Amino acid sequence: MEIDKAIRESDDRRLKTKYNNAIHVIQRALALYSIEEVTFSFNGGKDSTVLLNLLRAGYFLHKGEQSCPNGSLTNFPIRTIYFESTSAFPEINSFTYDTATTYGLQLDIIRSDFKSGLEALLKAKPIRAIFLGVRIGDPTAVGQEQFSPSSPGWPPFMRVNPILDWSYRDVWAFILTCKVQYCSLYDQGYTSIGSIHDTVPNALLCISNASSNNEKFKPAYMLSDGRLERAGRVKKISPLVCGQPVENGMDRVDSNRNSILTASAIAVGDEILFGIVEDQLGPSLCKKLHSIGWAVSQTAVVRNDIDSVAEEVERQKSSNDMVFIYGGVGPLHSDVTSAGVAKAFGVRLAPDEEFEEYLRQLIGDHCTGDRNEMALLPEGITELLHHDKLPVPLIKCKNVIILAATNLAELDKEWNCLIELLRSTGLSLMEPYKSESLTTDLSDVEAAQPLSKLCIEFPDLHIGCYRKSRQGPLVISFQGKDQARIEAAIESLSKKLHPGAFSEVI
Ligand SMILES: Cc1cc2nc3c(=O)[nH]c(=O)nc-3n(C[C@H](O)[C@H](O)[C@H](O)COP(=O)(O)O)c2cc1C
Ligand SMILES: Nc1ncnc2c1ncn2[C@@H]1O[C@H](COP(=O)(O)OP(=O)(O)OP(=O)(O)O)[C@@H](O)[C@H]1O
Ligand SMILES: [Mg+2]
Repeated sequence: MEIDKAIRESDDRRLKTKYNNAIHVIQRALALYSIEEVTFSFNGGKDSTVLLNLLRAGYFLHKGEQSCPNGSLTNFPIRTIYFESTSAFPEINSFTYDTATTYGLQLDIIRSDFKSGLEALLKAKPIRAIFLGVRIGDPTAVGQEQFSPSSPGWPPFMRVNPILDWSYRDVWAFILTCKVQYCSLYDQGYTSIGSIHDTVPNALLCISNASSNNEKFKPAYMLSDGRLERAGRVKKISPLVCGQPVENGMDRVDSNRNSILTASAIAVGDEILFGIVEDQLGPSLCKKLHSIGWAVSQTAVVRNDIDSVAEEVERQKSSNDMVFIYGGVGPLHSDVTSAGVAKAFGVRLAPDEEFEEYLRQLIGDHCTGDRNEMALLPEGITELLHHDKLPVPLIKCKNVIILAATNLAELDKEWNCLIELLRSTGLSLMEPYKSESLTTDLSDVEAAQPLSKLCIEFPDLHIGCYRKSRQGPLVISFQGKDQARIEAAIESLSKKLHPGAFSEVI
């Protein structure tokens, strides 16, 4: 069988893994359901073209060579459905019809919407499972597995997604390796095809031609960065850097310029708890947050353990506008931060094609395509915050930001990028906190009463006291957003006690 042969002869290890996994899913489905009970949802797009050829190979391998003399498969026995729409590209329509002829597909054309079309189909035929070319990263893939029952409200059937974990690169590697025919639109710069109303060629493939007005495009397989597959789809643009608007956190900053926003920081690290290393990022993060006017409600250190991370994140995300978490980020056994964040939000970890592409550009092409080697991030809640100065984007899951920094220099860099990203969205940051400190040789007993009165007089300030040693001077610190109020508080305290009782800490 030509597809199976082409893959076996290829030396692309990753493609072989992806192929074998997809064939396994197809074979399990063909073992579970009879051929009359399955159908293939084909629309002429690249993903469904890949799936068609995988199904041809999978059916061939399932049946064994006896039923397909000469190793060829002329008639494809899996019923195929196509939802034809008046807004489909004519090239898509003709490719779909031509492909049906080439491969002997029994094509059922459905001209109603997906749901009612499927309802009618399931009434008329004994169909129990439908093969789809859905891939993770497709907006509709969230929450889906390779076998996913149809959603509530939809007629009951099993959605079978053999190429769920394939990336854009994998799709083209398969098409080119197996020399499969595909719709001509992909040679004209289209990289993902919806309807004529929402799809244009991908501008990233445009070959600029200054001498004429004729725009030309490179073929879809030339798009080296699979993250940009949908750049040719007309998008509903969110005004924020953060993609989907969230109800809390930095998105609210502007309207809350004078209100208090709180953040917390979680360090993940057994070595901090063992006392082997000292957490330096927490204190630095606190200073940085105060410098943009955020109050820090808590810092915590947790073990490298999914449940410990999840419990802490769950607690802090609901009581803070933003939570910063660092440590435990990467592919090692102890790197559980993403899994903990996913658990705190009740979602699973799923391969993130966009993040994988960043990692690939960073570490090269060495991954074999096994699921566990892919960049796994909390599904459906992750936004990647890109900045040119960062090799990989910052990860934001609702109001939790996962920092990859492992030292102060890296934290400075990530922080500066984060602030720039926020500024570029037109959001101003909060009024920063100002801080003044005094020292006094007064005893605690002498200082206690005037300080209590001062706190009542200046409820808008944070007035704190600490000692560096029992015998040494008492340090009194003032934090607030209004410098004049801090100065008024210092003056008021001086009046309450004899002049010269205090000296300012510079
Ligand atoms: C065969 C088939 C089965 C589908 N099953 C479901 C389903 O179970 N649940 C669901 O929400 N959408 C289902 N859909 C709809 C798709 O998830 C998705 O909404 C559609 O492909 C997006 O097309 P659009 O971009 O034109 O809206 C199904 C679509 C097809 C073709
Ligand atoms: N009109 C349709 N008729 C039949 N199946 C469809 C239709 N639209 C979508 N599907 C199914 O949903 C899958 C996902 O659609 P999607 O648009 O993401 O992929 P594609 O069309 O195959 O490729 P591309 O991403 O390049 O458009 C398809 O592979 C196909 O199985
Ligand atoms: Mg499509």
